[in-house]
Amino acid sequence: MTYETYNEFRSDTFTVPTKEMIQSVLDCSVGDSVYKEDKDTLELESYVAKLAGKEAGLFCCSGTMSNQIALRAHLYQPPHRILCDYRAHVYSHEAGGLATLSQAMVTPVIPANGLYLTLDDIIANFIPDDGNIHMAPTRVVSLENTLSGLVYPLDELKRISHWCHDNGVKLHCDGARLWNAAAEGDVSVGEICKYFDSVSLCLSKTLGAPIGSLLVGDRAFIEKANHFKKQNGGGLRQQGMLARMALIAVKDNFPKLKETHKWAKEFGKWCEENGIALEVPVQTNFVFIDFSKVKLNPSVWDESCKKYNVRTMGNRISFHYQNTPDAIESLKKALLEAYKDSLVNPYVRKGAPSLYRASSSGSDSTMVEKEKQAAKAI
Ligand SMILES: Cc1ncc(COP(=O)(O)O)c(C=O)c1O
Ligand SMILES: C[C@H](O)[C@H](N)C(=O)O
Repeated sequence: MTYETYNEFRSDTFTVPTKEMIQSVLDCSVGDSVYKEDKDTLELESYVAKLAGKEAGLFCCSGTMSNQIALRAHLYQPPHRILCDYRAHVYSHEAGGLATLSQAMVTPVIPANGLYLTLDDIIANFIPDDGNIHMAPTRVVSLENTLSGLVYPLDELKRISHWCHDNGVKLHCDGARLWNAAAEGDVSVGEICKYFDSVSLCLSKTLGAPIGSLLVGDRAFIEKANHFKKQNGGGLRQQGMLARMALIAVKDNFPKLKETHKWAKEFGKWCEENGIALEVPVQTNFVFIDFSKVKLNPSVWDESCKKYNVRTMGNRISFHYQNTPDAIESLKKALLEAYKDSLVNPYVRKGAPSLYRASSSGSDSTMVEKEKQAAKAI
């Protein structure tokens, strides 16, 4: 059964493996990866670690696993704390893993510039280990690149990295879409990763592998992270088939990312030309509609998406290499129709701002119902 992704704008997590990836499985290696005996896995880990300029890599079944075991491996005995952006996936969308696996306090920081954390933001929210027994000291800073599709400025990464390392603080990067940052910035993956002690690189999103993420760092760190990976059920056995497909995704699809950024930027420009306000500038594959200004009714947005046969989720429009120009034109029609309705019937959202909350066609329509019920309840 084929699953159409040409009209999929909910997330780049919906990208599907190509026929070539699936056929490559016929020749994949086999071996128990828990004992590091699968050649394709070892090749993938070494290839990506080399790209990142790190000593070692670890194939993980998901970005959540990769992030959470990385942050745990940087920490020792509580009380301890992780500082991150208030929108960070490790804090907002990983089911509270920082509290359970790491027993960590979190300082979620709103960037003063509204775009990305600067060193000044970090210093202003940093809790030193100065013996004050009221506090949980900050041990790790976790950044995300890209975050909301925004590319982290390298000069800021450099400042943050130097300060963290001068102050004994570890620096992790949730690089689920670091590939997009590298492609957009015309820099190597290694040029970005060199500022971090660890980086989680997703393979199953913008690159289109079916499953997995690659955690990179120095060898001792990766060994420790592997320990936490096994502890949490991530010790996959015959994973060569997954590694083989992921390696194809890295090699074949990384070069395609800049084209998806072009589509997203053109779509963002079209939005602004039609009066549809955006939350942040469009720099890579995401367009965030500003729902505080664009008062789309979730049901109307959902209906117009169904009418034009496109799938969206909340206020984020996600582009990926499997989209088509026709589908993007249909997306414009769906959005324009819903936007025109909102000018006459503005929808006032209540409650916490919803990051990626579904209000779209297809399997997400139940989420629309939940959103409507929640709005009534407030
Ligand atoms: C920025 C970011 N980090 C981490 C993840 C977690 O990846 P996964 O869904 O594979 O657990 C995601 C999810 O797509 C993400 O968007
Ligand atoms: C939020 C969700 O977990 C996924 N990371 C996405 O970007 O769609």
